[in-house]
Amino acid sequence: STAAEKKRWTLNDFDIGKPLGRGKFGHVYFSREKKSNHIVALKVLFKSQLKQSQVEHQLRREVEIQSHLRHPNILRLYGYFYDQKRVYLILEYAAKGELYKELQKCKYFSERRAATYVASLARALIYCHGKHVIHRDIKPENLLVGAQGELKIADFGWSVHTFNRRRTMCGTLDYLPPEMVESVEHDANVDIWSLGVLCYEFLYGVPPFEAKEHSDTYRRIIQVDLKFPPKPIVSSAAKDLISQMLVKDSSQRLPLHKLLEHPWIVQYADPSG
Ligand SMILES: O=C(O)Cn1ncc2ncnc(NCCc3cnc(NC(=O)Nc4cccc(Cl)c4)s3)c21
Repeated sequence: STAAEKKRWTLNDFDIGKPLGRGKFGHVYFSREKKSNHIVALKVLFKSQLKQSQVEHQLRREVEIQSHLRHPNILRLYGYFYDQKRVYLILEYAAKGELYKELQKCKYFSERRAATYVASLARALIYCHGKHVIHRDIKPENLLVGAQGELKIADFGWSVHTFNRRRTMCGTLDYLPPEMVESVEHDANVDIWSLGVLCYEFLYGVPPFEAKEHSDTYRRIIQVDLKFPPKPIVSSAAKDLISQMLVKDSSQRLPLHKLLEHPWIVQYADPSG
């Protein structure tokens, strides 16, 4: 690990700039480390809220997991520090912000853009799974965009080392695969399901199992009630890929390395990523 991990940081080491966003547990600020002039995003979390929501162990696990991850499509967590009331996460700054805002703005993405994002995410997940880390919370809200338009997976607050698989329910319903909705044992294949849900949402602008009531979303997920709307027009190659990822039996889902060889990815994804 680099010097950044070892140093004892304090708030005085940073110039704090504009707020970038408001999360449930606190705000994120555009910031600059004074000595190096390095731009970072500083996430400020209130200890009181962490304690109240009993997520301290999750936060510790995230910092531990993230300190070992180095990948162009994974947002870096350089380090953390705390004071009396707050915990501060020192994060890589993603200059183009949150992907879901971009998705809301243009409703849905072109096949080229969707395939390029899906390929980047698959490479990042292959890297994570290679280190026995599953993210478990892949959704547009946890995806950020770097200065060159590259995708960054953020917020490993729900990730785990697969040695100690958890049964805790986590994240929004839309992205949960059947085995997590039925809260049975789950493995790295949960991220393949979520990537399939994400690919569908990139192309259609809505997640595949969306429903008014939670109970309806549950049922649609467990039954894999997958339908492709007539509009927008989407290639059959894309539908084929999504259908191979949204499979109830997690062992039958298309493995991530096979995804990178799928005709839709080969045809549409930008090799630059
Ligand atoms: O600020 C925005 O809304 C958008 N934005 N725009 C640009 C930008 N550049 C970098 N980061 C941003 N946001 C922070 C992304 C995160 C990364 N890692 C996290 N981890 C976490 O929150 N963990 C955590 C919290 C509370 C409890 C527990 Cl258990 C775990 S949040 C940015």
